[in-house]
Amino acid sequence: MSTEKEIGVLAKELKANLKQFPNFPSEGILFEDFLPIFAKPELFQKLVDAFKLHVGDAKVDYVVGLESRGFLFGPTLALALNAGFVPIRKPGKLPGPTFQVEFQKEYGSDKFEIQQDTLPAGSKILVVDDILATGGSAFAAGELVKKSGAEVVEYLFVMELDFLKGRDKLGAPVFTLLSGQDEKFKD
Ligand SMILES: O=P(O)(O)OC[C@H]1O[C@H](OP(=O)(O)OP(=O)(O)O)[C@H](O)[C@@H]1O
Ligand SMILES: Nc1ncnc2[nH]cnc12
Ligand SMILES: [Mg+2]
Repeated sequence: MSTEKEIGVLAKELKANLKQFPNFPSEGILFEDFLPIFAKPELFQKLVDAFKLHVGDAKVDYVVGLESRGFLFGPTLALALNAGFVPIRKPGKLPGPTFQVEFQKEYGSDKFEIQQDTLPAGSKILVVDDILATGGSAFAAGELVKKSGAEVVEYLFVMELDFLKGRDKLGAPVFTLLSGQDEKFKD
């Protein structure tokens, strides 16, 4: 079986385990909940296996995960890839000197921080998160990686809200494991 087919088989099973919540956290949002994947070890393993298959032999020094939901699988994927894990957190959570970037999201604005001197200059980074919506969070993460002097080789997401065209904001390749919402939710 080709790698793409193998990933496709894993993705189909994972997709069947997502849950949708209309109008959460606010009116007009169809919330995609991927937490059921983590409740079953065999599904969590498949999630990590699928991303690992996609990454293949690419050189990766660090997986950078976005608080909060990028923390649910980022460290596990990093370990599977024999890479380090570095968190990007909401403001005021990380000790020592940090870089900070403000950004807009699908529902509101926010800030992200990374600790300075954690990503060596020139290191190869995978940025991971659960969902690519407007791309505001991922774009900010890319800016923080850049400020650190490192390089985003790829952005990895579990799902994408295609209609928001977040991937157009990002200056590196984007991989989404599961197909997402291709049009805006209407009741
Ligand atoms: O592409 P964007 O428009 O930036 O939106 C995507 C982000 O929004 C959600 O995070 P959120 O900060 O809402 O919550 P979390 O702390 O549960 O991850 C989601 O987990 C992504 O990180
Ligand atoms: N529709 C959505 N579902 C889950 N998480 C999200 N983050 C931003 N938009 C989202
Ligand atoms: Mg998030």
